Amino acid sequence: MDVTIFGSGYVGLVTGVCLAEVGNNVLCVDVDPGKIELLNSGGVPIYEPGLEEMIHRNREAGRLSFTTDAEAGVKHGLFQFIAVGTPPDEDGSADLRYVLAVARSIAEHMDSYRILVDKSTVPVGTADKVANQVRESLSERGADLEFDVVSNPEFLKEGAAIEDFMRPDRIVVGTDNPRTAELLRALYAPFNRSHDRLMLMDVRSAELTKYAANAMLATKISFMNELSNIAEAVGADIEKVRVGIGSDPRIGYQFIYPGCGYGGSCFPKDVRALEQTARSLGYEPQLLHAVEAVNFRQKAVLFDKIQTWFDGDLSGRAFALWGLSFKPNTDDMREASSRVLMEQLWDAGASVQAFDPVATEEARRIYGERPDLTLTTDAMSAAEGADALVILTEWSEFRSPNFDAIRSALKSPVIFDGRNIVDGELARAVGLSYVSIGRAPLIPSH
Ligand SMILES: NC(=O)c1ccc[n+]([C@@H]2O[C@H](COP(=O)([O-])OP(=O)(O)OC[C@H]3O[C@@H](n4cnc5c(N)ncnc54)[C@H](O)[C@@H]3O)[C@@H](O)[C@H]2O)c1
Ligand SMILES: O=c1ccn([C@@H]2O[C@H](COP(=O)(O)OP(=O)(O)O[C@H]3O[C@H](CO)[C@@H](O)[C@H](O)[C@H]3O)[C@@H](O)[C@H]2O)c(=O)[nH]1
Repeated sequence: MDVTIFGSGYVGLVTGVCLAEVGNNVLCVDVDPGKIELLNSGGVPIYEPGLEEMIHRNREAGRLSFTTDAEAGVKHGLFQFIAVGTPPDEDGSADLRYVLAVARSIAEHMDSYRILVDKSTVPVGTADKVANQVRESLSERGADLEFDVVSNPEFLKEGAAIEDFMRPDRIVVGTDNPRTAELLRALYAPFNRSHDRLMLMDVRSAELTKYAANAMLATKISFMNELSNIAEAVGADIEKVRVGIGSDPRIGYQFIYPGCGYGGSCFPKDVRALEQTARSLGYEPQLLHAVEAVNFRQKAVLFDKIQTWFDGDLSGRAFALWGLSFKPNTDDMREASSRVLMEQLWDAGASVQAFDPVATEEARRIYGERPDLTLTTDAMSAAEGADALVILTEWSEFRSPNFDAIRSALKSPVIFDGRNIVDGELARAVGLSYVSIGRAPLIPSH
Protein backbone atom coordinates (compact mmCIF):
# COMPACT_ATOMS: atom_id res chain seq x y z
CA MET A 1 0.00 0.00 0.00
CA ASP A 2 1.10 3.58 -0.56
CA VAL A 3 1.65 5.45 2.68
CA THR A 4 2.74 9.02 3.38
CA ILE A 5 4.04 10.11 6.75
CA PHE A 6 4.16 13.78 7.71
CA GLY A 7 6.86 14.36 10.34
CA SER A 8 10.16 12.46 10.41
CA GLY A 9 10.80 12.55 14.15
CA TYR A 10 10.75 9.65 16.61
CA VAL A 11 7.22 8.59 15.74
CA GLY A 12 7.16 9.45 12.04
CA LEU A 13 10.46 7.77 11.20
CA VAL A 14 9.69 4.64 13.18
CA THR A 15 6.18 4.39 11.71
CA GLY A 16 7.52 4.95 8.21
CA VAL A 17 10.34 2.46 8.43
CA CYS A 18 8.22 -0.25 10.09
CA LEU A 19 5.45 0.12 7.50
CA ALA A 20 8.09 -0.10 4.75
CA GLU A 21 9.66 -3.15 6.41
CA VAL A 22 6.45 -5.15 5.87
CA GLY A 23 6.31 -4.21 2.18
CA ASN A 24 4.48 -0.89 1.95
CA ASN A 25 5.71 1.91 -0.26
CA VAL A 26 6.40 4.78 2.16
CA LEU A 27 7.18 8.43 1.54
CA CYS A 28 8.19 10.51 4.57
CA VAL A 29 7.68 14.27 4.43
CA ASP A 30 9.27 16.78 6.76
CA VAL A 31 9.49 20.57 6.72
CA ASP A 32 13.05 20.47 8.04
CA PRO A 33 15.31 20.44 4.95
CA GLY A 34 18.39 19.57 7.05
CA LYS A 35 16.69 16.45 8.38
CA ILE A 36 15.57 15.32 4.93
CA GLU A 37 19.00 15.99 3.45
CA LEU A 38 20.60 13.92 6.19
CA LEU A 39 18.13 11.07 5.70
CA ASN A 40 18.62 11.15 1.93
CA SER A 41 22.37 10.93 2.39
CA GLY A 42 22.05 7.83 4.59
CA GLY A 43 22.21 9.57 7.98
CA VAL A 44 19.68 9.32 10.81
CA PRO A 45 18.78 12.40 12.87
CA ILE A 46 17.99 10.49 16.10
CA TYR A 47 19.48 7.60 18.02
CA GLU A 48 17.09 4.66 18.23
CA PRO A 49 18.37 1.07 18.39
CA GLY A 50 17.97 -0.74 15.06
CA LEU A 51 16.61 2.29 13.21
CA GLU A 52 19.63 3.08 11.06
CA GLU A 53 19.99 -0.44 9.61
CA MET A 54 16.26 -0.64 8.92
CA ILE A 55 16.19 2.73 7.15
CA HIS A 56 19.16 1.68 5.07
CA ARG A 57 17.62 -1.68 4.14
CA ASN A 58 14.26 -0.23 3.11
CA ARG A 59 15.78 2.67 1.17
CA GLU A 60 17.93 0.20 -0.74
CA ALA A 61 14.83 -1.87 -1.48
CA GLY A 62 13.12 1.25 -2.86
CA ARG A 63 10.28 1.10 -0.34
CA LEU A 64 11.23 4.17 1.71
CA SER A 65 12.06 7.70 0.63
CA PHE A 66 12.20 11.17 2.11
CA THR A 67 11.15 14.56 0.83
CA THR A 68 10.29 18.11 1.84
CA ASP A 69 7.72 18.24 -0.96
CA ALA A 70 4.31 18.13 0.74
CA GLU A 71 2.48 17.99 -2.58
CA ALA A 72 4.38 14.85 -3.60
CA GLY A 73 3.50 13.39 -0.22
CA VAL A 74 -0.20 14.10 -0.60
CA LYS A 75 -0.26 12.66 -4.12
CA HIS A 76 1.60 9.52 -2.97
CA GLY A 77 -0.39 7.84 -0.23
CA LEU A 78 -3.96 6.76 0.34
CA PHE A 79 -2.95 6.86 4.01
CA GLN A 80 -1.66 10.23 5.16
CA PHE A 81 -0.15 9.81 8.61
CA ILE A 82 0.22 12.89 10.77
CA ALA A 83 3.19 12.40 13.10
CA VAL A 84 4.27 15.95 13.84
CA GLY A 85 4.97 17.46 17.24
CA THR A 86 2.24 18.65 19.60
CA PRO A 87 4.35 20.69 22.03
CA PRO A 88 2.83 22.37 25.07
CA ASP A 89 1.36 25.82 24.65
CA GLU A 90 2.01 28.43 27.33
CA ASP A 91 -0.86 27.13 29.47
CA GLY A 92 0.20 23.48 29.03
CA SER A 93 -2.45 22.61 26.45
CA ALA A 94 -1.28 20.88 23.27
CA ASP A 95 -0.28 23.25 20.48
CA LEU A 96 -2.03 21.96 17.37
CA ARG A 97 -0.49 24.32 14.86
CA TYR A 98 1.72 21.66 13.21
CA VAL A 99 -1.11 19.13 13.03
CA LEU A 100 -3.45 21.68 11.45
CA ALA A 101 -0.73 22.84 9.05
CA VAL A 102 -0.44 19.26 7.78
CA ALA A 103 -4.23 19.03 7.45
CA ARG A 104 -4.17 22.23 5.39
CA SER A 105 -1.38 20.92 3.17
CA ILE A 106 -3.25 17.69 2.54
CA ALA A 107 -6.43 19.56 1.63
CA GLU A 108 -4.52 21.91 -0.68
CA HIS A 109 -2.98 19.10 -2.71
CA MET A 110 -5.34 16.10 -2.58
CA ASP A 111 -7.10 15.13 -5.76
CA SER A 112 -8.91 11.99 -4.61
CA TYR A 113 -10.02 10.22 -1.43
CA ARG A 114 -7.49 10.33 1.41
CA ILE A 115 -7.41 8.89 4.92
CA LEU A 116 -5.78 11.22 7.43
CA VAL A 117 -4.38 9.07 10.22
CA ASP A 118 -3.50 11.02 13.32
CA LYS A 119 -0.56 9.45 15.17
CA SER A 120 0.40 12.61 17.03
CA THR A 121 -0.82 12.78 20.63
CA VAL A 122 -3.71 15.22 20.47
CA PRO A 123 -6.50 16.35 22.78
CA VAL A 124 -9.98 14.94 22.43
CA GLY A 125 -11.81 16.76 19.68
CA THR A 126 -8.74 17.25 17.47
CA ALA A 127 -9.99 14.90 14.74
CA ASP A 128 -13.01 17.19 14.40
CA LYS A 129 -10.70 20.21 14.14
CA VAL A 130 -8.60 18.44 11.51
CA ALA A 131 -11.73 17.54 9.53
CA ASN A 132 -12.97 21.14 9.74
CA GLN A 133 -9.60 22.40 8.56
CA VAL A 134 -9.65 20.04 5.57
CA ARG A 135 -13.23 20.99 4.72
CA GLU A 136 -12.39 24.68 4.92
CA SER A 137 -9.28 24.39 2.74
CA LEU A 138 -11.07 22.18 0.21
CA SER A 139 -13.92 24.65 -0.08
CA GLU A 140 -11.44 27.53 -0.56
CA ARG A 141 -10.22 25.81 -3.71
CA GLY A 142 -13.75 24.80 -4.71
CA ALA A 143 -12.97 21.10 -4.38
CA ASP A 144 -15.48 18.53 -3.23
CA LEU A 145 -13.49 15.45 -2.25
CA GLU A 146 -14.08 12.65 0.21
CA PHE A 147 -11.75 12.09 3.13
CA ASP A 148 -11.69 10.50 6.57
CA VAL A 149 -9.87 11.40 9.74
CA VAL A 150 -8.83 8.51 11.96
CA SER A 151 -7.29 8.61 15.42
CA ASN A 152 -4.49 6.07 15.71
CA PRO A 153 -2.41 7.05 18.75
CA GLU A 154 1.10 5.68 19.08
CA PHE A 155 2.31 3.90 22.23
CA LEU A 156 5.97 3.25 21.36
CA LYS A 157 8.68 3.93 23.94
CA GLU A 158 11.89 5.63 22.90
CA GLY A 159 14.83 3.25 23.06
CA ALA A 160 12.53 0.32 22.21
CA ALA A 161 10.54 2.04 19.49
CA ILE A 162 11.09 -0.45 16.65
CA GLU A 163 10.28 -3.43 18.84
CA ASP A 164 7.16 -1.67 20.22
CA PHE A 165 5.92 -0.83 16.73
CA MET A 166 6.64 -4.25 15.22
CA ARG A 167 5.08 -6.10 18.19
CA PRO A 168 2.50 -3.74 19.67
CA ASP A 169 0.44 -4.48 22.80
CA ARG A 170 -2.47 -2.84 21.05
CA ILE A 171 -3.32 -0.92 17.91
CA VAL A 172 -5.96 1.65 18.74
CA VAL A 173 -8.04 2.83 15.82
CA GLY A 174 -10.69 5.47 16.35
CA THR A 175 -13.17 5.89 13.51
CA ASP A 176 -16.90 5.68 12.97
CA ASN A 177 -16.49 4.61 9.35
CA PRO A 178 -16.44 0.79 8.93
CA ARG A 179 -14.82 1.00 5.48
CA THR A 180 -11.92 3.08 6.84
CA ALA A 181 -11.61 0.72 9.80
CA GLU A 182 -11.16 -2.22 7.38
CA LEU A 183 -8.47 -0.37 5.42
CA LEU A 184 -6.58 0.35 8.64
CA ARG A 185 -7.02 -3.27 9.68
CA ALA A 186 -5.46 -4.37 6.38
CA LEU A 187 -2.55 -1.94 6.76
CA TYR A 188 -1.83 -3.19 10.29
CA ALA A 189 -2.41 -6.90 9.52
CA PRO A 190 1.34 -7.75 9.49
CA PHE A 191 1.64 -6.36 13.05
CA ASN A 192 -1.51 -8.11 14.22
CA ARG A 193 -0.85 -11.77 13.60
CA SER A 194 -0.83 -13.90 16.77
CA HIS A 195 -4.12 -12.56 18.12
CA ASP A 196 -6.27 -9.55 17.35
CA ARG A 197 -4.77 -6.51 19.00
CA LEU A 198 -6.62 -3.95 16.94
CA MET A 199 -9.01 -2.06 19.16
CA LEU A 200 -11.63 -0.31 17.18
CA MET A 201 -13.45 2.52 18.94
CA ASP A 202 -14.97 5.93 18.41
CA VAL A 203 -12.56 8.77 17.66
CA ARG A 204 -12.87 10.57 20.99
CA SER A 205 -12.25 7.43 23.03
CA ALA A 206 -9.15 6.69 20.92
CA GLU A 207 -7.83 10.20 21.48
CA LEU A 208 -8.42 9.94 25.23
CA THR A 209 -6.93 6.43 25.46
CA LYS A 210 -3.49 7.83 24.62
CA TYR A 211 -3.60 10.43 27.39
CA ALA A 212 -5.11 7.93 29.81
CA ALA A 213 -2.23 5.47 29.24
CA ASN A 214 0.47 8.07 29.75
CA ALA A 215 -1.26 9.65 32.74
CA MET A 216 -1.67 6.23 34.38
CA LEU A 217 2.03 5.39 33.89
CA ALA A 218 3.11 8.82 35.15
CA THR A 219 0.82 8.38 38.15
CA LYS A 220 2.49 5.09 39.05
CA ILE A 221 5.90 6.77 38.98
CA SER A 222 4.86 9.82 40.97
CA PHE A 223 3.10 7.58 43.49
CA MET A 224 6.33 5.64 44.03
CA ASN A 225 8.37 8.83 44.22
CA GLU A 226 6.00 10.23 46.83
CA LEU A 227 6.30 6.97 48.77
CA SER A 228 10.10 7.05 48.45
CA ASN A 229 10.17 10.37 50.28
CA ILE A 230 7.85 9.00 52.96
CA ALA A 231 10.01 5.85 53.20
CA GLU A 232 13.06 7.97 53.87
CA ALA A 233 11.25 10.01 56.49
CA VAL A 234 10.03 6.95 58.39
CA GLY A 235 13.30 5.01 58.05
CA ALA A 236 12.03 2.37 55.58
CA ASP A 237 13.66 1.14 52.36
CA ILE A 238 11.60 1.96 49.24
CA GLU A 239 13.23 -0.86 47.27
CA LYS A 240 11.90 -3.41 49.75
CA VAL A 241 8.50 -1.72 49.63
CA ARG A 242 8.60 -1.78 45.80
CA VAL A 243 9.17 -5.53 45.75
CA GLY A 244 6.57 -5.99 48.47
CA ILE A 245 3.81 -4.25 46.57
CA GLY A 246 4.85 -5.35 43.06
CA SER A 247 4.34 -8.98 44.01
CA ASP A 248 0.60 -8.28 44.13
CA PRO A 249 -0.47 -8.96 40.53
CA ARG A 250 -3.09 -6.23 40.84
CA ILE A 251 -0.21 -3.78 41.25
CA GLY A 252 2.58 -5.45 39.24
CA TYR A 253 6.31 -4.76 39.06
CA GLN A 254 6.31 -2.53 36.00
CA PHE A 255 6.67 1.23 36.21
CA ILE A 256 7.02 1.40 39.97
CA TYR A 257 10.72 2.26 40.05
CA PRO A 258 11.37 5.30 42.21
CA GLY A 259 13.93 7.77 40.97
CA CYS A 260 14.78 11.38 40.28
CA GLY A 261 11.59 12.00 38.31
CA TYR A 262 10.21 11.15 34.90
CA GLY A 263 11.22 13.12 31.82
CA GLY A 264 10.89 12.83 28.08
CA SER A 265 8.77 14.41 25.43
CA CYS A 266 5.59 12.61 26.48
CA PHE A 267 4.72 12.15 30.17
CA PRO A 268 5.33 15.75 31.28
CA LYS A 269 3.57 17.34 28.33
CA ASP A 270 0.73 14.83 28.14
CA VAL A 271 -0.15 15.00 31.84
CA ARG A 272 -0.21 18.79 31.58
CA ALA A 273 -2.29 18.72 28.39
CA LEU A 274 -4.85 16.38 29.93
CA GLU A 275 -5.03 18.64 32.98
CA GLN A 276 -5.69 21.59 30.68
CA THR A 277 -8.38 19.72 28.77
CA ALA A 278 -10.15 18.92 32.04
CA ARG A 279 -9.84 22.48 33.34
CA SER A 280 -11.08 23.97 30.10
CA LEU A 281 -14.24 21.93 30.62
CA GLY A 282 -14.70 23.11 34.20
CA TYR A 283 -13.34 19.98 35.90
CA GLU A 284 -10.44 20.37 38.33
CA PRO A 285 -8.14 17.33 37.79
CA GLN A 286 -6.71 17.07 41.32
CA LEU A 287 -4.90 13.77 40.85
CA LEU A 288 -3.24 14.80 37.57
CA HIS A 289 -2.14 18.04 39.14
CA ALA A 290 -0.54 16.14 42.01
CA VAL A 291 1.24 13.74 39.62
CA GLU A 292 2.84 16.69 37.90
CA ALA A 293 3.66 18.53 41.16
CA VAL A 294 5.28 15.45 42.72
CA ASN A 295 7.42 14.97 39.61
CA PHE A 296 8.50 18.61 39.62
CA ARG A 297 9.62 18.27 43.24
CA GLN A 298 11.28 14.91 42.60
CA LYS A 299 13.54 16.36 39.94
CA ALA A 300 15.06 18.53 42.69
CA VAL A 301 15.55 15.71 45.19
CA LEU A 302 19.14 14.92 44.13
CA PHE A 303 20.17 18.56 44.36
CA ASP A 304 18.70 18.77 47.88
CA LYS A 305 20.63 15.66 48.92
CA ILE A 306 23.85 16.98 47.40
CA GLN A 307 23.42 20.34 49.14
CA THR A 308 22.77 18.69 52.48
CA TRP A 309 25.81 16.45 52.05
CA PHE A 310 28.12 19.39 51.32
CA ASP A 311 26.54 21.69 53.96
CA GLY A 312 25.17 24.03 51.29
CA ASP A 313 28.66 24.80 50.03
CA LEU A 314 28.73 23.83 46.35
CA SER A 315 30.54 26.80 44.88
CA GLY A 316 33.72 25.78 43.05
CA ARG A 317 32.96 22.07 43.36
CA ALA A 318 32.84 19.71 40.38
CA PHE A 319 30.20 16.99 39.99
CA ALA A 320 30.44 13.93 37.79
CA LEU A 321 27.13 13.11 36.11
CA TRP A 322 26.48 9.72 34.58
CA GLY A 323 23.52 9.85 32.21
CA LEU A 324 22.10 12.86 30.40
CA SER A 325 19.24 11.36 28.37
CA PHE A 326 15.81 11.15 30.02
CA LYS A 327 16.00 7.34 29.86
CA PRO A 328 18.41 4.70 28.54
CA ASN A 329 18.90 3.84 24.84
CA THR A 330 18.04 7.27 23.54
CA ASP A 331 19.85 10.56 23.00
CA ASP A 332 16.66 12.47 23.82
CA MET A 333 17.15 15.02 26.60
CA ARG A 334 13.69 16.62 26.48
CA GLU A 335 12.59 17.31 30.09
CA ALA A 336 15.44 15.09 31.35
CA SER A 337 16.13 15.18 35.08
CA SER A 338 19.80 15.75 34.21
CA ARG A 339 18.92 19.18 32.86
CA VAL A 340 17.28 20.27 36.10
CA LEU A 341 20.23 19.08 38.17
CA MET A 342 22.88 20.59 35.89
CA GLU A 343 21.14 23.95 35.96
CA GLN A 344 20.78 23.84 39.76
CA LEU A 345 24.47 22.97 40.15
CA TRP A 346 25.53 25.77 37.82
CA ASP A 347 23.33 28.25 39.70
CA ALA A 348 25.06 27.16 42.90
CA GLY A 349 28.48 27.89 41.35
CA ALA A 350 29.47 24.26 40.75
CA SER A 351 30.70 22.71 37.52
CA VAL A 352 29.65 19.51 35.77
CA GLN A 353 31.69 16.70 34.21
CA ALA A 354 29.20 14.55 32.34
CA PHE A 355 29.16 11.29 30.45
CA ASP A 356 26.34 9.67 28.51
CA PRO A 357 26.70 6.71 26.14
CA VAL A 358 24.84 8.53 23.33
CA ALA A 359 23.53 11.94 24.45
CA THR A 360 26.70 14.04 24.79
CA GLU A 361 26.25 15.53 21.31
CA GLU A 362 22.69 16.47 22.22
CA ALA A 363 23.97 18.12 25.41
CA ARG A 364 26.49 20.08 23.35
CA ARG A 365 23.70 21.15 21.01
CA ILE A 366 21.56 22.35 23.94
CA TYR A 367 24.19 24.00 26.13
CA GLY A 368 26.99 24.82 23.67
CA GLU A 369 30.54 25.25 24.90
CA ARG A 370 30.63 26.55 28.48
CA PRO A 371 33.45 26.51 31.01
CA ASP A 372 31.35 24.79 33.69
CA LEU A 373 30.43 21.81 31.48
CA THR A 374 32.89 19.14 30.42
CA LEU A 375 31.52 16.31 28.30
CA THR A 376 33.66 13.19 28.45
CA THR A 377 33.88 10.20 26.14
CA ASP A 378 33.89 7.59 28.92
CA ALA A 379 32.35 7.24 32.34
CA MET A 380 35.54 7.12 34.41
CA SER A 381 36.93 10.32 32.86
CA ALA A 382 33.82 12.14 34.09
CA ALA A 383 34.50 10.95 37.64
CA GLU A 384 38.17 12.05 37.59
CA GLY A 385 38.75 14.73 40.24
CA ALA A 386 35.02 15.28 40.92
CA ASP A 387 33.61 15.97 44.37
CA ALA A 388 30.90 13.35 43.88
CA LEU A 389 29.43 11.00 41.30
CA VAL A 390 25.74 11.40 40.48
CA ILE A 391 23.86 8.74 38.50
CA LEU A 392 20.88 10.16 36.62
CA THR A 393 19.90 7.70 33.90
CA GLU A 394 19.36 3.97 34.33
CA TRP A 395 21.73 2.93 31.50
CA SER A 396 22.68 -0.76 31.89
CA GLU A 397 26.38 0.03 31.65
CA PHE A 398 26.21 2.05 34.90
CA ARG A 399 24.78 -0.83 36.93
CA SER A 400 28.00 -2.65 37.85
CA PRO A 401 30.72 -0.02 37.91
CA ASN A 402 34.28 -0.52 39.13
CA PHE A 403 33.87 0.93 42.63
CA ASP A 404 37.62 0.85 43.33
CA ALA A 405 38.25 2.96 40.24
CA ILE A 406 35.48 5.38 41.26
CA ARG A 407 36.95 5.61 44.76
CA SER A 408 40.37 6.53 43.35
CA ALA A 409 38.95 8.97 40.77
CA LEU A 410 36.75 11.01 43.11
CA LYS A 411 38.05 13.82 45.28
CA SER A 412 35.48 13.01 47.95
CA PRO A 413 34.15 9.45 48.12
CA VAL A 414 30.40 9.67 47.60
CA ILE A 415 27.90 8.40 45.01
CA PHE A 416 24.39 9.84 44.61
CA ASP A 417 22.28 7.27 42.81
CA GLY A 418 19.18 8.91 41.32
CA ARG A 419 17.88 5.60 39.92
CA ASN A 420 18.81 3.12 42.70
CA ILE A 421 20.70 1.00 40.19
CA VAL A 422 24.04 0.25 41.83
CA ASP A 423 24.78 -1.97 44.79
CA GLY A 424 25.35 0.46 47.64
CA GLU A 425 26.84 -2.21 49.90
CA LEU A 426 29.58 -2.91 47.34
CA ALA A 427 30.25 0.82 47.13
CA ARG A 428 30.43 1.07 50.91
CA ALA A 429 32.80 -1.92 51.05
CA VAL A 430 35.47 0.07 49.19
CA GLY A 431 34.99 3.18 51.33
CA LEU A 432 32.43 5.07 49.26
CA SER A 433 29.36 6.65 50.81
CA TYR A 434 26.19 5.83 48.93
CA VAL A 435 23.12 8.09 48.83
CA SER A 436 20.07 6.85 46.94
CA ILE A 437 16.34 7.49 46.61
CA GLY A 438 13.95 6.44 49.38
CA ARG A 439 16.56 4.80 51.63
CA ALA A 440 18.95 5.85 54.35
CA PRO A 441 22.46 6.73 53.10
CA LEU A 442 25.12 4.02 53.45
CA ILE A 443 28.23 5.40 55.06
CA PRO A 444 31.48 3.45 55.51
CA SER A 445 32.19 2.71 59.16
CA HIS A 446 35.89 3.67 58.99
N1 LIG B 1 8.55 10.49 20.98
C1 LIG B 1 7.79 9.50 21.42
O1 LIG B 1 8.24 8.55 22.06
C2 LIG B 1 6.32 9.50 21.13
C3 LIG B 1 5.58 8.33 21.32
C4 LIG B 1 4.20 8.34 21.06
C5 LIG B 1 3.58 9.50 20.62
N2 LIG B 1 4.33 10.62 20.45
C6 LIG B 1 3.64 11.81 19.91
O2 LIG B 1 3.89 11.84 18.50
C7 LIG B 1 4.04 13.20 18.05
C8 LIG B 1 5.40 13.38 17.39
O3 LIG B 1 6.39 13.19 18.37
P1 LIG B 1 7.94 13.04 17.99
O4 LIG B 1 8.66 12.74 19.26
O5 LIG B 1 8.08 12.13 16.84
O6 LIG B 1 8.26 14.54 17.52
P2 LIG B 1 9.59 15.11 16.86
O7 LIG B 1 9.71 16.51 17.33
O8 LIG B 1 10.72 14.15 17.05
O9 LIG B 1 9.25 15.12 15.29
C9 LIG B 1 8.27 15.92 14.70
C10 LIG B 1 8.69 16.21 13.26
O10 LIG B 1 7.62 16.85 12.57
C11 LIG B 1 8.18 17.76 11.65
N3 LIG B 1 7.15 18.69 11.17
C12 LIG B 1 6.62 19.78 11.78
N4 LIG B 1 5.70 20.36 11.01
C13 LIG B 1 5.60 19.61 9.88
C14 LIG B 1 4.82 19.69 8.69
N5 LIG B 1 3.92 20.66 8.51
N6 LIG B 1 5.01 18.76 7.73
C15 LIG B 1 5.91 17.76 7.89
N7 LIG B 1 6.68 17.64 8.99
C16 LIG B 1 6.53 18.56 9.97
C17 LIG B 1 9.31 18.38 12.42
O11 LIG B 1 10.25 19.02 11.57
C18 LIG B 1 9.88 17.14 13.13
O12 LIG B 1 10.89 16.52 12.35
C19 LIG B 1 3.78 14.06 19.28
O13 LIG B 1 2.43 14.38 19.34
C20 LIG B 1 4.13 13.13 20.43
O14 LIG B 1 3.46 13.47 21.62
C21 LIG B 1 5.67 10.66 20.66
O1 LIG C 1 9.31 2.79 36.85
C1 LIG C 1 9.69 3.75 36.17
C2 LIG C 1 9.60 3.79 34.74
C3 LIG C 1 10.04 4.92 34.06
N1 LIG C 1 10.56 5.98 34.75
C4 LIG C 1 10.96 7.19 34.01
O2 LIG C 1 9.86 7.59 33.21
C5 LIG C 1 10.31 8.28 32.06
C6 LIG C 1 9.60 7.77 30.82
O3 LIG C 1 9.99 6.45 30.55
P1 LIG C 1 9.31 5.59 29.39
O4 LIG C 1 7.86 5.53 29.58
O5 LIG C 1 10.03 4.30 29.33
O6 LIG C 1 9.70 6.44 28.09
P2 LIG C 1 8.93 7.19 26.92
O7 LIG C 1 9.71 6.92 25.68
O8 LIG C 1 8.68 8.60 27.34
O9 LIG C 1 7.52 6.44 26.72
C7 LIG C 1 6.29 6.92 27.27
O10 LIG C 1 5.74 7.95 26.48
C8 LIG C 1 5.50 7.57 25.08
C9 LIG C 1 5.04 8.81 24.35
O11 LIG C 1 3.71 9.11 24.54
C10 LIG C 1 4.47 6.45 25.07
O12 LIG C 1 4.20 6.09 23.72
C11 LIG C 1 5.01 5.25 25.87
O13 LIG C 1 4.05 4.20 25.89
C12 LIG C 1 5.32 5.72 27.30
O14 LIG C 1 5.91 4.66 28.07
C13 LIG C 1 11.84 8.11 32.03
O15 LIG C 1 12.41 9.32 32.50
C14 LIG C 1 12.10 6.99 33.02
O16 LIG C 1 13.35 7.11 33.65
C15 LIG C 1 10.65 5.95 36.14
O17 LIG C 1 11.11 6.91 36.77
N2 LIG C 1 10.22 4.82 36.81
